[in-house]
Amino acid sequence: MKIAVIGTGYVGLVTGVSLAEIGHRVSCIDVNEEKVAKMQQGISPIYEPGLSELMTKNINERRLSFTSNHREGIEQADVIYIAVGTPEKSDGSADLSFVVQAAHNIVDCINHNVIVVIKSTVPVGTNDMISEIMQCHLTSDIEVEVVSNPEFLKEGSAIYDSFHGDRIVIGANSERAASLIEQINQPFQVPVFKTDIKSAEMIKYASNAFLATKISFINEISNICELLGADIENVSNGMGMDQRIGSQFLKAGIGYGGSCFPKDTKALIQIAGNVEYEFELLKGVVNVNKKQQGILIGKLNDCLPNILGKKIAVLGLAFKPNTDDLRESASILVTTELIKQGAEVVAYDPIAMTNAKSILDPLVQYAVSIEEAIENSDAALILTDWDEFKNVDLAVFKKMKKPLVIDGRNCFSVKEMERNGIDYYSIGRSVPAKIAEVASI
Ligand SMILES: NC(=O)C1=CN([C@@H]2O[C@H](COP(=O)(O)OP(=O)(O)OC[C@H]3O[C@@H](n4cnc5c(N)ncnc54)[C@H](O)[C@@H]3O)[C@@H](O)[C@H]2O)C=CC1
Ligand SMILES: O=C(O)[C@H]1O[C@H](OP(=O)(O)OP(=O)(O)OC[C@H]2O[C@@H](n3ccc(=O)[nH]c3=O)[C@H](O)[C@@H]2O)[C@H](O)[C@@H](O)[C@@H]1O
Repeated sequence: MKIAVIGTGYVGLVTGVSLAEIGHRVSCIDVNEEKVAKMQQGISPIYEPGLSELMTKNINERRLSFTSNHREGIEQADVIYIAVGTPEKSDGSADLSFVVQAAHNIVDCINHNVIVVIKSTVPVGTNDMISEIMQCHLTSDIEVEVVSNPEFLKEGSAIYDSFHGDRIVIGANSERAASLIEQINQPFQVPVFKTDIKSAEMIKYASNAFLATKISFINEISNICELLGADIENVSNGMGMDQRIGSQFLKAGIGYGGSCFPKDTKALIQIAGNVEYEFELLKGVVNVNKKQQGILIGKLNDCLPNILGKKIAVLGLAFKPNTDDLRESASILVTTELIKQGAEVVAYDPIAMTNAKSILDPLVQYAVSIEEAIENSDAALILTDWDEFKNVDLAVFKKMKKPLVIDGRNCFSVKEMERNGIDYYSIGRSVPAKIAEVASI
């Protein structure tokens, strides 16, 4: 099958590469010419395990190509995927301008019947709206059918997720279109769930909102655990053994970040609001997350009430491990607050520092290793659970002025840290001595 993919962010690129890998001829289109030039040489614009290798392989085997010319990419395609961004607008709703623009790009270039697949996460009703826009601009002899096919991949394991997903959701108005998209995806051997278009659109938002709810729920439980002296790791493990609850997304920490949970939860609140439904639970989830992202600053201030001029090491900047993505990462809030309080901030991340330099406060300094970041520092804050941090030789913390580690991702065992003489505070596990003192006054 000849497929065009419009937009080569995470979703467009991974979709294009994966479809090529299962044998389709894929042309990926992006308006960003610089990015296209890189991808044509097999260079991935994003860090994603396994992606560059698959790109190069499929380019060499002539199944995958890149262009910034819509006509060139779309002209021959039987199926066109739209995978452009749907960022958050200032009121929290989804900005659909890129999706609408992509629809115009399609009508400007096609002169044959096509199926348009919307991969982007879009509010309920958007597929119908895009279908209408295209029908309005096309002559009556050309038929376009729009199919909703939301994406569920996770950054950091995107390629794995494409080939081992839990389900592929296909929302269509006709069995013919649904079957064609099912057939395209058949080599992935992932279970397919076919439904109507609006339900498919809602499945995407509801899934992200539910996962975000699990995270905010466990984070609130972790805060209560701290006050009561229970251990959140034991609590999560014990809860997760109940198959009705499930063990995933019960890891307490400094809240969820990334390009999707923050924006999609807020968009769903708006989607509900548009039909005059107040989504109270989800509003709580968003508020809890906002507070949780700042929790390490509170812990640091409890230990070191005045950080003016103190060297604070920040370990981990990406919103999760195995990605260089900083979108909505807690590192943005944490480093901004540290700088505001007058600290000297030295950050280290195995992969995300190049991106960080254009996003974080210019006063943030960057180290080339954990050792360099923590040397002579007054405190180290851990924001991302990279394996490199989890596997570090604990002796490294002796390089600090006095080992003080505040861990937002529970990377270490409390006992092990104690045995190594490290003053260690984490999430939902230990009652920080200073807080306990205050509570008992
Ligand atoms: N990032 C992720 O892990 C996931 C994202 N999604 C959803 O997928 C959609 C895409 O997300 P990302 O890949 O992160 O987007 P992104 O914003 O990182 O990338 C979008 C790309 O589309 C290009 N573009 C915009 N308009 C274009 C046009 N008219 N023609 C050609 N190229 C155009 C941009 O230059 C950019 O390279 C969003 O709706 C997002 O919510 C869904 C699942 C996972
Ligand atoms: O729509 C999307 O874009 C994607 O959003 C998430 O994927 P992603 O944001 O890449 O990463 P996650 O692994 O879900 O992590 C999101 C955030 O939640 C945090 N998290 C995750 C799990 C957990 O137990 N605890 C926790 O704090 C992570 O640290 C991270 O900051 C969903 O997991 C994907 O299914 C979805 O396709």
